[in-house]
Amino acid sequence: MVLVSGSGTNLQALLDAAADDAFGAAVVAVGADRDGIEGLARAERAAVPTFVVRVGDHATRAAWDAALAARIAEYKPDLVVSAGFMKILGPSVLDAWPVVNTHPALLPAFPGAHAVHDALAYGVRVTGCTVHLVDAGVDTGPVIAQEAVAVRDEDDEGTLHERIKTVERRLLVDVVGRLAREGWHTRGRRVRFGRVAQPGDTTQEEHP
Ligand SMILES: Nc1nc2c(c(=O)[nH]1)N[C@@H](CN(C=O)c1ccc(C(=O)N[C@@H](CCC(=O)O)C(=O)O)cc1)CN2
Ligand SMILES: NCC(=O)N[C@@H]1O[C@H](COP(=O)([O-])[O-])[C@@H](O)[C@H]1O
Repeated sequence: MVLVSGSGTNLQALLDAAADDAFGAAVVAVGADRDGIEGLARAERAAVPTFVVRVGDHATRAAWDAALAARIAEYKPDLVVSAGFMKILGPSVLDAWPVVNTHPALLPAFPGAHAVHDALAYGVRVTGCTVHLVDAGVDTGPVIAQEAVAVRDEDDEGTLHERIKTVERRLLVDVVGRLAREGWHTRGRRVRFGRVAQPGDTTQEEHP
């Protein structure tokens, strides 16, 4: 299950990877918080079921979260991937499934909806992308993988974000494939691939 809000190039990378059975995972559905986005069109071209749950169609954010969870539940996913999904998920979703998110910065630096803009404005020389487990906070969940991307003098938000996306599409595919094939467990804030856990670890089955 992949959640999108925009162009969906990370989704496309997952769709392309899932075409090979050796990847170990399939995209069972694509959900969005808005209509008319390229991410939904990418799913439709791949004959993957889609759905839209708009915040504005619900009286409260909690009601939206519950409605989103109900749609996700129809597809019985093992994992939910937030790939450019621009809404904060609530407990109805987070308490039901493990959620992985890709973020265009090296968390904990530059959390939120405008990470690339904020990194440029700050003047960092290195930024990058982070794939992390999602928790109730905003980009505060345990980090699974990160990769650095150098900032060039001539960069604007668009050029830097495109260069970050090139890295994050590869990172996201690698992480999602390994989670599916190898399983995972956590020790405090540290996420490790593999199902073998030691006393005190939290296995993936114990996660939502
Ligand atoms: N509970 C969580 N939900 C989500 C997380 C998360 O870390 N915890 N990550 C986001 C993706 N994301 C950053 O990677 C992110 C996206 C959007 C926002 C945000 O402030 N959204 C606003 C609305 C913005 C808009 O509609 O343009 C909001 O939800 O009110 C912060 C971080 C996926 N979900
Ligand atoms: N804070 C969330 C956030 O900024 N997410 C970012 O949105 C882009 C979506 O690209 P895509 O739609 O082409 O996959 C990605 O770079 C992702 O990291």
